[in-house]
Amino acid sequence: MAIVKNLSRTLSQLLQSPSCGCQTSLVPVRCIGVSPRQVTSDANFHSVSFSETDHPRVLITGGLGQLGVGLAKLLRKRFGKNNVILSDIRKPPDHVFYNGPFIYSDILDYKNLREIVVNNRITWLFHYSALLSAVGEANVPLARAVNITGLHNVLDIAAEHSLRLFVPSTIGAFGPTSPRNPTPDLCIQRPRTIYGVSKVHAELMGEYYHYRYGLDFRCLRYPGIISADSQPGGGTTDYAVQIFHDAIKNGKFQCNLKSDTHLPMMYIDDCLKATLDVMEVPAASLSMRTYNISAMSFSPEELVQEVKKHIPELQVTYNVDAVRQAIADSWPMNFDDSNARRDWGWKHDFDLSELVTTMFNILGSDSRVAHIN
Ligand SMILES: NC(=O)c1ccc[n+]([C@@H]2O[C@H](COP(=O)([O-])OP(=O)(O)OC[C@H]3O[C@@H](n4cnc5c(N)ncnc54)[C@H](O)[C@@H]3O)[C@@H](O)[C@H]2O)c1
Ligand SMILES: C[C@@H](O)[C@H](N)C(=O)O
Repeated sequence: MAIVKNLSRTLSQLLQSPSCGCQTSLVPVRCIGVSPRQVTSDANFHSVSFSETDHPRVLITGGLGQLGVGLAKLLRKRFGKNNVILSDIRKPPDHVFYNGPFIYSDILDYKNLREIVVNNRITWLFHYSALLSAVGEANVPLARAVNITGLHNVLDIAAEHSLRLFVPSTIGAFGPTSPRNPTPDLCIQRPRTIYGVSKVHAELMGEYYHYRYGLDFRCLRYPGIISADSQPGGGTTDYAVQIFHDAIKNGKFQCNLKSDTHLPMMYIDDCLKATLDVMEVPAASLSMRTYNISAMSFSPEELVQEVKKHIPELQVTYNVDAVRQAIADSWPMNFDDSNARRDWGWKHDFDLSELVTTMFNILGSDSRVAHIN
């Protein structure tokens, strides 16, 4: 009975206090003990307070997708190879497996994830596992499980073990009733995909855990990311990655969006730089916990023009996919990222022409010539 009274007194004090991180950090989650899977003694034993002079111990979930391998490379350069663990449910290719620690981790397996965090004394977690927009619509139950239930596991473990947690959100967290040109950080968010709904949920849950339990949650809304690291993973913006592979392979590209569909896009190096920057910035500089970041906006026809500067013989046809087109038509055309630029100095380096040149440099224009001839 006394415990219940204490708990309700703590709760009412908490709910009356202003909603800023500094107030709630005085009442960390392990003291109030109401996190669903909290085991007090365990949490005290394993809680790691990250000292700024130490390197963080990093875990990346869903690390074998388009973005995770590049992130691991960047973080290993900065924090040391063995301080960054990549994880996924898929088998890693040789070049990933032999390049640093890799571990199997299914984010739906709460106990396994917790064991990995505890045994490896993880202090920072980058949560990349997800089903993207187009594949999410093709399998809503799986997308709901991975993107929502998986996130709950990650949030609880991060709160229990005092991790700094990064969760990427997306332009897909906005919908047809959001302002589209430009889209500010704070506005109506009524997405019409399970992917978008799950990402709004992630933003809100992360911010709630921050204010409620003092979780150091940090989130960036990424535009469509263009990367040469791996094959596209089922997103609506993936045409802008596929075009490079197809142009190099056979000089032909079939686009699944209308030629004039404008979407915010970014080269992967800018995306990863922003991700590391926002994780390193002192908490006092963050006036918000979820920020838009932006670099450029282009349509398929604008990208094709730029690609043709490198492969003039490229043949392009349009075969619009109704699901992807409806998604794209409900997303921002331009992103307003002025808060990120003001608060922590975000600045992109790559524009469209640099992005295209860099993609061809990496994917190799020589193999293109060999193929076409
Ligand atoms: N790529 C983009 O353009 C883009 C844009 C905005 C936001 N994001 C976000 O960035 C993150 C990474 O994106 P990406 O493009 O690398 O995605 P991706 O689809 O290429 O990779 C996602 C990874 O998650 C893994 N995964 C699926 N189910 C899992 C489970 N149960 N447990 C563990 N891992 C699981 C998959 O095996 C895959 O390797 C995602 O959260 C995505 O929403 C990406
Ligand atoms: C935009 C982003 O979240 C992802 N590339 C998708 O299209 O689903």
